[in-house]
Amino acid sequence: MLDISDLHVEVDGTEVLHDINLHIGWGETHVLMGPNGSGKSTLLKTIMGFGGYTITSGSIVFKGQDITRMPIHERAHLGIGMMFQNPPAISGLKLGKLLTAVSGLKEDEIEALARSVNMGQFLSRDINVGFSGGEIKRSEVLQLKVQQPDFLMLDEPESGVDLENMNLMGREIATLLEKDVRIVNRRRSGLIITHTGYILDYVDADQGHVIIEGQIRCHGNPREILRLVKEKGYGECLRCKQIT
Ligand SMILES: Nc1ncnc2c1ncn2[C@@H]1O[C@H](COP(=O)(O)OP(=O)(O)OP(=O)(O)O)[C@@H](O)[C@H]1O
Repeated sequence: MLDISDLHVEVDGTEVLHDINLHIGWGETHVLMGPNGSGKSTLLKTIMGFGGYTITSGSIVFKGQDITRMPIHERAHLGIGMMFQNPPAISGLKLGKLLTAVSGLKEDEIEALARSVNMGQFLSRDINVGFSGGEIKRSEVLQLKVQQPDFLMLDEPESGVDLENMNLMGREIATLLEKDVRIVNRRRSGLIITHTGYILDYVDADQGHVIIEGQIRCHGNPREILRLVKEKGYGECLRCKQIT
C-alpha cells in the first residue's frame, strides 16, 4: 500500500529525515518507535503532506500512485488519515458541523458514531477548545471513524488517555484497522507511533521500526524491540541491524 524510497526531508532548512525506506503492505500494521526528537512525527506529517516538511529527494508511493508532491487534501481523498499528537483547537468551528461537512453523513448518523466513542455531547462544542487530553484523542478517533481511511497514521494514541478510555480507544482503533476481518480479506493498513507499546495489547502489529536521529536503524518484531529498548535503551538499536 505504501512505499517510501530514499526519502530525505528538511524542516526549516535542516535535514530531519535521512534516507528513509519503508514498505507497508495491504492489511499490515507497523509500529514506529524511537527517542524523543528522532523524527517520528516528522515522518507521519511528511506522508500526510503538511507544508513546511520539504522533501529534498526520494519518493512516496501510495496505492501505486506517486504522491510525493501531492497536496494534503488529495492524499486524504486517496485514503490517508491521521490522528495527531497535538491537534489544533479551532474556535468557531463545531465538531459536529465539521463531521457533517466532510462526510456527507446525516446528523443522526454522526450522532450515533459520536455516542459510540462517548463524544455525543461534544458535537456542539468548538473543536478541541477546552477538551481534556483524553477527549482530544476520542475526538480524533471519531474523525477517523467518519473518514474511514484505508491507511491510518496514529501519533501516540495512548498519550493522556486513562485506562478505561484506552480500552475504548484500543478497540476502536483495532476495528478501524479491520483487525476483526480475516487476514486474507484485510485491506486497511496502519503506522502507529508508540513510546509505551500499550496499543499493542489491542492491535497486533506486523512490523516494528526504530528511528534514531532521522534514520530507520532497525526493523523487527514490535514486542521484541520494545522489550529490548526497555532493558537496554535505544543504544542497542544502533548496535543491532535486525531483531526478529
Ligand atoms: N517546524 C519545525 N521547526 C524546527 N524544527 C522542527 C520542526 N518540526 C520538527 N522539528 C525538529 O525535528 C526533530 C524531529 O521532531 P519530531 O517531532 O519528528 O520528533 P519525534 O520523534 O516525533 O519526537 P517525540 O517522541 O518527542 O514526539 C526535532 O529535533 C524537532 O525539534
